[in-house]
Amino acid sequence: MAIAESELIINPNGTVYHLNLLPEHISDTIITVGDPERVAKVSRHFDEMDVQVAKREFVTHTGYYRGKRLTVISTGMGTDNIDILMNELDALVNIDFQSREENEDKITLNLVRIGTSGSLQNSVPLGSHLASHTSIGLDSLMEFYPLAQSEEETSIATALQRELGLGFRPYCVTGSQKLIQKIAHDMLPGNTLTCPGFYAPQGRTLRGGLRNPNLLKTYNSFRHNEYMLTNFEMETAGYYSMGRILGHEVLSLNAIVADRVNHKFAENAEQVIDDLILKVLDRI
Ligand SMILES: O=P(O)(O)O[C@H]1O[C@H](CO)[C@@H](O)[C@H]1O
Ligand SMILES: O=c1cc[nH]c(=O)[nH]1
Repeated sequence: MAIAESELIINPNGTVYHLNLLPEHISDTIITVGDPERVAKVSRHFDEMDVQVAKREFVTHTGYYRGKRLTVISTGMGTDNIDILMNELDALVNIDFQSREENEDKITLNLVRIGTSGSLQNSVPLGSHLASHTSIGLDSLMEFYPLAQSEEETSIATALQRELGLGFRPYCVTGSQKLIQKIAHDMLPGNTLTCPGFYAPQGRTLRGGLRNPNLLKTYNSFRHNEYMLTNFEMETAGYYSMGRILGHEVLSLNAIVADRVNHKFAENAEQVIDDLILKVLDRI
């Protein structure tokens, strides 16, 4: 059945609503970053560039790196933007924009996020590169999607709900094993908490206060069998859950720039990110 024009919104020039892209504008191998200015920090290594598009926080560059066609795209901050990004990227490859019907043969995208993140454990030092093997979302995005979770994932999420005294159950999802093996085999393995904010949800207070003054301590000490939280940021669980729902491979990589146990921020944050960008480009 054709998808209505109010659901899949196509701009007058044929591009998808927010990303402002045509299907031929993207590769099926995509690097994503939060900061729009980080896009050029990836694409400056390309040998050739054939697409440069910007709308709102979504800046897209597509080109060639050592003969491989790659797309790099920024998302801004938060899982609400990941809802838009993943749906519109999926539409570009799996929906026919003329008939507005799903394509019979589906394309699986390979997505690698290069983000910044704060450490929750002494075992995750400033400057490290951490691969999210799983992610737990404290945001409400998955209250609205039929996300399938394993018994183990549900049991971890239920334990964290109890520990934090939340009125809803967080969601827990794993990343792509295939991409972990290809790109992150030598990076620190971690379990990344995705928070619906940078300040109070990450236990930071400037003048707004905290409803739970023990939040950071609870994140640090949470255990469920062998499972512990290693770091936090604001998007990974959105990626992993939308990837599972839509059938795409997703890996989130974290440049650790803040140490919340010892209250430090990396002096060389840009270098840590640049090193991670080069590692990903070489392996993707
Ligand atoms: O560096 P990026 O990719 O933006 O990621 C992290 O940094 C932002 C907060 O400073 C949030 O988006 C968080 O997830
Ligand atoms: O502490 C941090 C650092 C980067 N990004 C976050 O979301 N939190």
